[in-house]
Amino acid sequence: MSQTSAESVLLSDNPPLDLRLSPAELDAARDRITSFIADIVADAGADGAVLGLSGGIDSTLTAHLACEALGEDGLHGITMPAAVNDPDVMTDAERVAHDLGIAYDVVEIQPIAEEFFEAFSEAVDDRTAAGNVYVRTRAVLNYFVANAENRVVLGTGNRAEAMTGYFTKYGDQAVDCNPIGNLYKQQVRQLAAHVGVPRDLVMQEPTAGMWEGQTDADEMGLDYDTVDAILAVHVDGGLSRAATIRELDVPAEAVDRVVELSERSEHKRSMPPVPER
Ligand SMILES: Nc1ncnc2c1ncn2[C@@H]1O[C@H](COP(=O)(O)OP(=O)(O)OC[C@H]2O[C@@H]([n+]3cccc(C(=O)O)c3)[C@H](O)[C@@H]2O)[C@@H](O)[C@H]1O
Ligand SMILES: Nc1ncnc2c1ncn2[C@@H]1O[C@H](COP(=O)(O)OP(=O)(O)OP(=O)(O)O)[C@@H](O)[C@H]1O
Ligand SMILES: [Mg+2]
Repeated sequence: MSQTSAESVLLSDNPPLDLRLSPAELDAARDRITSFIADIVADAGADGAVLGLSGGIDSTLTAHLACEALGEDGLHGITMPAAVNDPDVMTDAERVAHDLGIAYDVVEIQPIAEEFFEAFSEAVDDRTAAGNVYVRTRAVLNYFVANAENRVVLGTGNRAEAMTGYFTKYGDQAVDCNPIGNLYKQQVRQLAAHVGVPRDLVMQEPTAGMWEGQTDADEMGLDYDTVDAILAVHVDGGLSRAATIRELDVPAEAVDRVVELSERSEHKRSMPPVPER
């Protein structure tokens, strides 16, 4: 796949801001992230890493880079389907493991989740609460394997998710490091194409897979190109609200929504607070 053709499909028709990296920057990011993963594993005295494989682009890119860093024997993938997951996406997850040549397991987590649902049956109708049970169950299983095989748990969080709090506290965020944590979503797609991830995986709709039909864009009320742009320019970049609206030509409500998501999720990015001594 040539890089130019991969890049040409990476953005929506008219993104508020083109955050794509240059070829040299992509190579540098790839080197930085693979060294980071190798260092984390070495510093922990671990024998490798484990990660959840969802078929989505964040875990697929992280798996590719981890494989580069650690070799195929260094990575153990776990695909953990629940009843709400699209079977085709779970097949994609297995395809990623197979193409990389890593060891992987498929663990059906619906029976595990059902035990939780039975314990608090009145909570099951809250789809976020129930979906978070799936997410946190995966974290328990990741650490089960990490403990038993002396591995670290690789997170797959990117900058857009981290800053908007679009993750489950002590769920998909319960990890030992986040190798792609400095990349906006647009750049995740771009780097994935750059390292050779098949285009159908690069371009698929992001979903947390917590309930049927869920998509990140529907739930956040914004597409990632818009979230990325507002984060880069306003929340991370420090440009004023008014200048951001002017520069990006986005509605004021979009800027306010991203700021709200970021502020409301501050507690997810810090250690649990304790009172002053
Ligand atoms: N101010 C505060 N200070 C300290 N703690 C506070 C707090 N506000 C809430 N909390 C705690 O946080 C809890 C709520 O946070 P949490 O449990 O995370 O739950 P919540 O943020 O409500 O839900 C998780 C969100 O992340 C999304 N997600 C999850 C997993 C993966 C992905 C993906 O992109 O694939 C997305 C999911 O779709 C949903 O929108 C509360 O129940 C409470 O325990
Ligand atoms: N069914 C699953 N099996 C194994 N791991 C999963 C599953 N669903 C989610 N995960 C883990 O949780 C992480 C967070 O999910 P998230 O949806 O943000 O990322 P993704 O699926 O890799 O990418 P995308 O944003 O494109 O959906 C995944 O990267 C993966 O590590
Ligand atoms: Mg996903």
